[in-house]
Amino acid sequence: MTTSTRGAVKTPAVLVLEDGRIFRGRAYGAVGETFGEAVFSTGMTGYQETLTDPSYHRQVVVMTAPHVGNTGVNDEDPESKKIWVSGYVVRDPARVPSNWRSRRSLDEELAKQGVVGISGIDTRALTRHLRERGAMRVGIFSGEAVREDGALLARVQEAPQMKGANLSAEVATTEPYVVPAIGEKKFTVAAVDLGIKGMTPHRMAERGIEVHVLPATATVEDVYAVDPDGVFFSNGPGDPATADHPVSVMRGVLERGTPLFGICFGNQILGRALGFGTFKLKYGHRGINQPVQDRTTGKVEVTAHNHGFAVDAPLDRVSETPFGRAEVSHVCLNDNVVEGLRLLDRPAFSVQYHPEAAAGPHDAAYLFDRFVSLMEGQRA
Ligand SMILES: NC(=O)CC[C@H](N)C(=O)O
Repeated sequence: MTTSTRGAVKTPAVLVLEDGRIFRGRAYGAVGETFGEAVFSTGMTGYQETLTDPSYHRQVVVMTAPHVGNTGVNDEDPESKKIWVSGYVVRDPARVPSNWRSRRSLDEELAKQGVVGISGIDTRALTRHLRERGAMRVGIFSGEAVREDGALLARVQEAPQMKGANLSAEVATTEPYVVPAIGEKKFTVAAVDLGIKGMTPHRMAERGIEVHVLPATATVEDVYAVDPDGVFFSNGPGDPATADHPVSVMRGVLERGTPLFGICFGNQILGRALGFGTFKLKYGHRGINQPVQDRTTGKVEVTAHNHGFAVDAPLDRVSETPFGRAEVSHVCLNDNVVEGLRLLDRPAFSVQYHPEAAAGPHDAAYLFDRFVSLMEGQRA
């Protein structure tokens, strides 16, 4: 991820996919070179939240929305302290950002944070390619880096794969911290940070929860040292098949029967803790308008997604697990991918998508209320 100065408008850039397909455009953000897994996001809005979601670590995000950066960059919307995407691909960047909250342009912000991007390429063609061939490794090269043209493909093919990547420790907090309850404090939650987004503890704080955010390396003892009413496992980057430590911590929580909630990576960890497998999706779900059905109520909600892996659990029956009966509670109506799990004999559930909705619709906010109900139920 080398960087130099801000990309001048006409600096040439090239995007090289691991299967040899090439797109030529202009530097956007920092000039230099970068590698990652090429994935596409269909969100029309919310680019700041996307860029700062730690789950995008080591991914090069292609925006299907043709105009990006129109509302500039503000100081309120980031979901973490920095931009995590390893590269950014847009069709047509805003020439003049305009919004009352905007402090600077997206181009400037990407450059300031050393994020190499490319603009002026046919993002529809690139998205169709990824949809047909699957997510794959990619490199973006601009400025001096373009010159070694012939050698670029080999370098992309040497970059690390997302499958098998263990990344939570690279993005999670190293020190515990507390997000105080807003208003009266009703509950304490231990939240294991595997790459948490800022909105998640905020959604809990709004419901009177004091959230103790713990590093990804937290042990069962660390979790119980905060005397939690509930335990939460966050979203995060990488392959859930590598997340052995959080899986064992979650098993410790399930054994004790403490109310448990997981989001995204947290759902995959619950899947594994119950004995289900996980697998890599062809191109994943990323965007803010994915239809999901809550099978307990039959209702369909429009939801925010960012996942490249999924849980392999049966949709048509209740499963017997070491922690009692479990079922698939939510399913994606586009492709029948498992989007949620629920235990029937213990107070534990999780979803594969993003009820904290940053960015995205608020249809799934009720899941935070379900977590609160589980904690209330445990007290009664
Ligand atoms: N947002 C997330 O938590 C993503 C989980 C996991 N890294 C995946 O891609 O499926």
